[in-house]
Amino acid sequence: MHESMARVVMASGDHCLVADSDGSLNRCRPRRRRDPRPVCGDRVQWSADAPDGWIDAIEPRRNLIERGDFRGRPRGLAANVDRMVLVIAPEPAPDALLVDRYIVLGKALDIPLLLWCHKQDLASAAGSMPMQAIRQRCEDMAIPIMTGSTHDPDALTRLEAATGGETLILVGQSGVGKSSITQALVPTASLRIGQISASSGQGRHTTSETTLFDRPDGGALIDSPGVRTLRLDHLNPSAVDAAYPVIAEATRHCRFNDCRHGTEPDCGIREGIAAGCIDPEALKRWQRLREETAR
Ligand SMILES: Nc1nc2c(ncn2[C@@H]2O[C@H](COP(=O)(O)OP(=O)(O)OP(=O)(O)O)[C@@H](O)[C@H]2O)c(=O)[nH]1
Ligand SMILES: [Zn+2]
Repeated sequence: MHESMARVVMASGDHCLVADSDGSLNRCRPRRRRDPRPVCGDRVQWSADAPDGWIDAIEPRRNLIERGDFRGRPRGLAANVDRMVLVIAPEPAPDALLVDRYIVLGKALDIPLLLWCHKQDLASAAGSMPMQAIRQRCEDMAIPIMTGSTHDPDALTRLEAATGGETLILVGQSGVGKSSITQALVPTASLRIGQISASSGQGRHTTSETTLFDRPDGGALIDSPGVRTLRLDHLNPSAVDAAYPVIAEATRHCRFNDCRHGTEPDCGIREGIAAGCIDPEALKRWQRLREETAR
């Protein structure tokens, strides 16, 4: 039996598509029912068979991005990612909590983030309060920020240069422009989507799955569908704290270890709010994510 190495370009339910070194696609399934499910970006050993090939082994992952579904159960999204590109745009208006969820996820997995502010042609809206607040949030976290649009080739070239050779994952709300960015950075993306749909036998449905494309510069780009829920129940509260350093530090100044930051005396959080160094909206998001991860 011939066994070879390949990269998973799409995983869906019971099957996945792997790309050989020459780019050809093969539909495969895990060999045994209880085998771990491959995810987009995995490197695997597989053997050809009909109608589907078999995944024999998944190479050790450098990282695994999981997101919690609506019940909080973690679902593998992508593996072996070098950078998470968080895409926001004036439209649809950014969701600060969702942005924070991605920041927590990136920090927890130690995957560098980049904030890409898209649709700059809608310029007047680009300076809107929600956009500004998120830019500030990322600046405070030392997350690099870049701006651009699908109609600005120079900006896209800058993104390409800043991330050369890396495996990127584009994440963000539905409609912010992730697929448009993919088309711009990977000129063969449409062709590839056609091949993927044909090979998976799922027709158009496939385009709604997380998909990996090879970039012309040797890196790769993973386009993930926009999500409404990105629960973080599978992470620890300390992962949340890492994304809110000022708030986490302030809690160390509370007199009581179990301070609820309400009416307790000597509360570091209330002092931080009074001093203007804690944003009450950010505090609400921190509390919400702490609760989610504390269960
Ligand atoms: N004004 C403007 N519109 C853009 C730009 N880039 C993309 N769009 C439009 O935004 C809409 C959504 O773009 P997509 O690329 O499909 O967004 P997406 O993030 O992939 O959305 P999902 O696949 O649902 O997650 C489309 O109508 C695009 O034409 C841009 O730079 N400027
Ligand atoms: Zn307190």
